Amino acid sequence: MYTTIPPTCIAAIVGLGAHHGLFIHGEWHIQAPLILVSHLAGFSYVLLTIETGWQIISGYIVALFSSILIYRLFFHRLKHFPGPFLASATKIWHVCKSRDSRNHFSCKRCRRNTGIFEITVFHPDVFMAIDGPSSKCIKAEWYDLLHPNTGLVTTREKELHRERRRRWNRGFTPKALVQYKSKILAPIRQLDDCIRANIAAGQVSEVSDLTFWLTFDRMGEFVLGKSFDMLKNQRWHDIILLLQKAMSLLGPLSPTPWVVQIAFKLMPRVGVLSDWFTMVGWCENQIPDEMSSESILAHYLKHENPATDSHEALTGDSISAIVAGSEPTASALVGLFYELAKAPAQADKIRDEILQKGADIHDSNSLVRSCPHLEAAIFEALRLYPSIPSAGNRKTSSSEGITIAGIYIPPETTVVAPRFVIGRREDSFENADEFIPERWTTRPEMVRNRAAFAPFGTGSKSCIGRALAMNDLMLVTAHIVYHYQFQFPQGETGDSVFKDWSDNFTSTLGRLRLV
Ligand code: HEM
Repeated sequence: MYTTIPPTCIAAIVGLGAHHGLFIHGEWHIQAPLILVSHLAGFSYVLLTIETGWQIISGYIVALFSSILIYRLFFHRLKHFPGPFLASATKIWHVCKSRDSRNHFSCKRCRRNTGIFEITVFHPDVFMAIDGPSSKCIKAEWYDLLHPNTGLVTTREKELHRERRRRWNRGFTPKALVQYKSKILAPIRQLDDCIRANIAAGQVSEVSDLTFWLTFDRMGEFVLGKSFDMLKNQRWHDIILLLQKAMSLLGPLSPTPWVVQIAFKLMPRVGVLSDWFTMVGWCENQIPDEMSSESILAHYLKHENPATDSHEALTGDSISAIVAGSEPTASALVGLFYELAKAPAQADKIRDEILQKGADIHDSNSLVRSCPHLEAAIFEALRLYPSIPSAGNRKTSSSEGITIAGIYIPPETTVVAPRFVIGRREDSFENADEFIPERWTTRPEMVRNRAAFAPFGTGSKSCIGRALAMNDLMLVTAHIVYHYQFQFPQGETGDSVFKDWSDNFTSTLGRLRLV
C-alpha cells in the first residue's frame, strides 16, 4: 500500500531545504533581485496550474520563514550577545529604527547590538581590531551598494582593493598633492566673494550651503577635472541635488543591503532611484571627456589597466570619490563653525595664533607648523561630528574571528564601530560632549584613550584623502576666522545643526546660518 505525501508537506520540506541547504550559507544580497523574481514567477506558475496552489505556496513560505526565525532566535552563533529581541529576528527592525536617517543616535540610545549576523562594538580598540595590520576583516555587504559599479571605497575583495589603492596612491604622491592642495585657493576666493556679498546686502550666510558648494566644487575639479561651479553660480548643481536625494535612501536602507539591491535592480525608474541613475549616467558621460585634464580620474586613465579599469569601475570611482571627498569635509566645517560660533573665544584664539606666529593663511604647511590650536580645533570638530558617524562596517573572515577587549567575535560576522558613540565616550575623553581643542595641545590629560579617535579610519582601508582633507580644512578655517567674526543670527541658537544631523553613511549636519 502506498500513502502519498500531501503537496503542502513537500512544499514545506522544500522551504526547509532552501533555508538549510542554501540561504543559511554565504551571502545572498546581490542575488536578492533574482531570488525575488524567480520566487514570484514560481508562485504564479503554481497558482495558475495547481488548484491547491495557495496551500503549497503557504506551506513553503511558512516552513522557510519559521526555520529562519527559529534558527536566528535559538541557534545562531551570536545568540549569546545582548541586544533587543526583535533585532535578532529581523533586520527590518533596524530599518524601522533608522527610518529617519538617525542611525548614529539609535546606536547611542541602544548601546547594544542591532542585528543578526552583526555585532556593534563600542570599545575604542575596535578600529585597530577590524582595520589594523593583522586584521583579516573585509568590508561588509553594504559596500556592494554600487554593484556592478565599484569604486575604491566600495571594493570588498582584498586583493582588488589593494591593487586599486596602489593605483590611487600614484595620484596622491607628494608632488601630485602640492598641485592639488593649492587648487582649493580659487574656491576659497569664491566663498569669500559670497560672504562679502551677503554682508554687503545685510543677509545671513547659509553656511551649510556654502560649505557643501565649496567641497563639491573642489571635488568636481579633483575627480573630473571641472568644478560644479556652485559657488560661482550661487546655486546647487542639478546633479548634486540628485545625488543628495539619492543618498538620503542610505540612512534607512543601509541595514538591509538586499533591499537596496532589489530596489536598484527592479525599480530603477521609481522616484529617488531614478534620480540616482540619472546621476550615475551623468558621471559615466563625464569620463571620456576628461582624458586630457589634470583630474585624478584622468591620471587613472593614463595608466589604464583593462583588468581592473572597466567603465563601471571608473564610474564607481568617480561617484564614490566625489561623495567621499565632499560631504565629509563639508560636515566637518559645519560642525567646526557651529562650535566656533558658540565659543567665539576659540575663534579669537585661532586668529591670535595666526597673527602672532605670522602664519601664511594661503599655505597649509605654514599653518601646520605655526598653528597647533587651529589644528586642534579641527580635530575636535572631527571627534564631535564624525563624517562617517555609524557606518564603515567590516566583516570577519570566513575562517577567523577577532577578539576585542577579551570578547571573541566569530567568523563571518559584521562588526559595526559607530564613531559618533565611541568618539564621545567619557572614559576616553574628559567632558566628552564638549568642544575643548586644548585637549589636543596643552591639556593632554583630557584625552584618556587616543584609540577612540579615528576620524579617518585606520590601516589599508583608511581615508586616502586625509592629507588633502586636512589641507582644505586648515586653509578654509584659517581664511574665515582670520577675516571674519561671526555669530548666530538674532534669535537663533544653531541647535538644529546637532538636532537635524542625519546619517546617510556620511554625515549631513542640520542647517547652520551665521552673520
Ligand atoms: C574631513 C574629511 C574626511 C574625512 C573625515 C574622511 C573620512 C574617511 C573615512 C573614515 C574613511 C573610511 C571609510 C570606510 O571605512 O568605508 C574614508 C575613506 C576614503 N576617503 Fe575620506 N574622509 C575625508 C575626506 C576625503 C577626501 C577629501 C577624499 C578625496 C580625495 C577622500 C577619499 C576617500 C576615499 C577614496 C576613501 C576610500 C579608501 C579605501 O577604501 O581605500 N576622503 N574617509
